[in-house]
Amino acid sequence: MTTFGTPLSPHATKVMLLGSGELGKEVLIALQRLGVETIAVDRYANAPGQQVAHHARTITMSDPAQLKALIEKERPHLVVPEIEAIATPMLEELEALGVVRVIPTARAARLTMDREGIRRLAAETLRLPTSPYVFCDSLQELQAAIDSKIGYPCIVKPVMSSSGKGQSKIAGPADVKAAWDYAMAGGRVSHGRVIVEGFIDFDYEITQLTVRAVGEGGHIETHFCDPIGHIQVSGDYVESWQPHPMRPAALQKSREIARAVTDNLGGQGLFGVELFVKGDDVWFSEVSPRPHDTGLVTLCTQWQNEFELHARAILGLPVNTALKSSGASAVIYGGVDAQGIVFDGVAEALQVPNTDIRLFGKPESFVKRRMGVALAFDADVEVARTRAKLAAAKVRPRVA
Ligand SMILES: Nc1ncnc2c1ncn2[C@@H]1O[C@H](COP(=O)(O)OP(=O)(O)OP(=O)(O)O)[C@@H](O)[C@H]1O
Ligand SMILES: NCC(=O)N[C@@H]1O[C@H](COP(=O)([O-])[O-])[C@@H](O)[C@H]1O
Ligand SMILES: [Mg+2]
Repeated sequence: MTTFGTPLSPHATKVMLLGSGELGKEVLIALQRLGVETIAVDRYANAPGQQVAHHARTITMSDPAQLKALIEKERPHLVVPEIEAIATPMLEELEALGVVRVIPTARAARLTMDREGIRRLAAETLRLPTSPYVFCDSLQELQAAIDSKIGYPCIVKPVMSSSGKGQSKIAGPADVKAAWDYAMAGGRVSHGRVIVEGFIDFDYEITQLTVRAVGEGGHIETHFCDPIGHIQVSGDYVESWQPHPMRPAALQKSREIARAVTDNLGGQGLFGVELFVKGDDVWFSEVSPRPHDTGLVTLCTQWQNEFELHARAILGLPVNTALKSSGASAVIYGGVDAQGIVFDGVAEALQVPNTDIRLFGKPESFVKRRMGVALAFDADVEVARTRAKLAAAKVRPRVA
């Protein structure tokens, strides 16, 4: 796209986000700054991104008929998936008919919505190193896979889930049934299928943000951000920092893997490639064809944060992945199950030097729902980590 219209006029450049949580909200803000007309779609009303977009629509995005009707009515130039649970075969159909362009491509959205699609592509087609894995449709199949191939410890996840929902670690035979039951209860769409993965005893894990953007001469170029280190608890990110120091060989392997996966998925946009590292060995874990939660740290570490990079890349604009400062992020969980909660301690949090916060504005809090994030920058990444955690701890959500 080289010509941009005026929002809310007949010549507007229109972008629709499918999913409008905290990550989409920042993409929408970045798009608005470029004068794009935005449509924020989610499964519930008043989602974070819906609060800042020009238009808000609430539908069941996994229902192909509802999705088709909305896209045909709104006719956006671009459709940008922001979560996995979308009727992606319908997106493929509409893309093939030329009705809409899907970011990065409808095929990429389909392959990554389901752990099976992306894992088979990475391990079997691209031959990238991954944990050993088996897909199972019953408790019996799960037990057989562990006994014959995977062993203990291992990790079970629903094939369709994210942020660790339904995921658990199995230490020994006594845990197998509980892990199966937890996966059945925790998947985003009840599917009855899980992946069991051998446990990788990594030294650390990173997200390699990778951008496919149009360069000079109109060719797609691949750009890498500095590696983001992170800590996950129960499969959900609680802390991230950038840059994460890496040995040159491990960094090079990480980028080769990231390039191989993103080249295959194609299209334009930013990807979050998740990798496990031990010494100089690197394993591919999974990839989001969109901004990544651990990349929230880039709100305070890059000249163009991951949301701006995504917005620019999808619109065909040049990108700059340079680091501005090292920094860190720490998650603020809801801590309570309630609607319309309030947050105490915001001013105290911001007394911590060089910090900032984002409160996402989700209408309903759950104990383990991510409701905000604290950010800190410092030349010393360890100082930034300590300050981000301190600021996050000072924000105290409670029932109104
Ligand atoms: N095979 C494995 N070995 C060791 N640790 C693992 C393995 N698989 C997952 N983990 C741990 O669990 C975390 C979450 O796993 P994964 O990324 O597959 O879940 P997810 O639900 O897709 O999370 P998200 O949506 O936040 O990316 C990983 O970042 C890692 O810390
Ligand atoms: N790991 C994926 C991820 O972080 N996705 C982000 O969480 C939102 C859903 O939050 P919710 O579950 O609180 O509604 C999604 O909309 C996206 O912004
Ligand atoms: Mg992950």
